[in-house]
Amino acid sequence: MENTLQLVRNIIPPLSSTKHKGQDGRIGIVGGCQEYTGAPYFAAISALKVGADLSHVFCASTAAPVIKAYSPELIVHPVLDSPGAVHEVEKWLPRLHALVVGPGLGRDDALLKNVKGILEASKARDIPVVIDADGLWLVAQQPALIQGYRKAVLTPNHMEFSRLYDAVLRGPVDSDDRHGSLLRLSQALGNVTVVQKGERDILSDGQQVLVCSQEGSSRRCGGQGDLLSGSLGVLVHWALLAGPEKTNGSSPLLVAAFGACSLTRQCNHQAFQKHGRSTTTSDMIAEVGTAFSKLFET
Ligand SMILES: NC(=O)C1=CN([C@@H]2O[C@H](COP(=O)(O)OP(=O)(O)OC[C@H]3O[C@@H](n4cnc5c(N)ncnc54)[C@H](O)[C@@H]3O)[C@@H](O)[C@H]2O)[C@@H](O)CC1
Ligand SMILES: Nc1ncnc2c1ncn2[C@@H]1O[C@H](COP(=O)(O)OP(=O)(O)OP(=O)(O)O)[C@@H](O)[C@H]1O
Ligand SMILES: [Mg+2]
Repeated sequence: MENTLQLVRNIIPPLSSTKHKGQDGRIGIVGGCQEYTGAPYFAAISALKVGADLSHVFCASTAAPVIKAYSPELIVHPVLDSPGAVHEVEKWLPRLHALVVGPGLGRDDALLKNVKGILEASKARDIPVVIDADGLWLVAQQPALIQGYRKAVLTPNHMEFSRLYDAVLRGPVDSDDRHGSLLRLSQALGNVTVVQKGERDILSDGQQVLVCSQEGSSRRCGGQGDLLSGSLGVLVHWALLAGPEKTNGSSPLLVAAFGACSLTRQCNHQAFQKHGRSTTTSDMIAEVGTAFSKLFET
């Protein structure tokens, strides 16, 4: 654990007075619909709290005013349900370092069709993508969308992992062999990085398997996965910028994922110390700064 945490420390860019706004990360979140406005907010604000300079949310039009009202820090584009959605997002892609696709996206067919186009446009530009929540629902329907794309990281929870595994490997997960199941899924997807969240998070790029058992808590409020995927958007950008020489031969994406898992669990731990059973994801987000310092700036 400690060795991998050191690799995470190696990819974190130094704060410097000579940098301009945007250099430490411009992250896009694709998600947010009529039902779910919290999830894209959690992901986008977490990206900022970890250290990105700008956080954009591309969401359905009904979700936009709600998300804007949560926070003046976010740039919110009400485009996902418009006929020109792909073009509208594509215009921004040259200015984005990473996309997080799925938090609060929902499963509406028209929206998912647009997101498919956005994913294809992102791949064409070689932009790293973190795929979470309903983005994983889309990938389970059409695994070819990310097949072999080495700049993708998937962050399934228990259910999302089973669904994906079943879709790709055409059989149920062997629950007695989590490592083997994870390796098989990553390999079948062409070595796409997969983070299986749970009591312990297990992560693989189809070659190496890492386990993150950073102490969290027994509190499982909704939104913790959104904190993870938003943080990971920034860390993926930083890791790719740093390159494999800073990660000692390990995959930069795997190191980034380990960082995001450790951070999320540490936030959960700290928030639980203060709030116990009443802990919510907002309480965890308030801990990002101190959790980050404790883990990565020691
Ligand atoms: N405030 C918000 O707006 C939130 C919105 N959310 C959104 O809600 C949508 C659906 O997400 P879900 O995560 O519910 O996805 P699913 O609809 O696939 O459901 C996952 C299910 O798996 C179950 N599960 C999780 N871990 C498990 C485990 N270890 N063992 C057994 N069952 C387990 C959960 O209880 C849940 O019922 C997504 O768009 C997501 O982003 C969530 O992110 C939560 C917060
Ligand atoms: N049993 C557990 N013990 C400790 N930590 C856990 C446990 N289950 C999940 N976590 C942690 O909680 C975080 C989110 O994982 P979870 O499985 O809740 O995601 P999710 O279902 O996608 O969340 P969300 O509600 O945001 O969609 C991860 O960092 C994971 O390590
Ligand atoms: Mg989730």
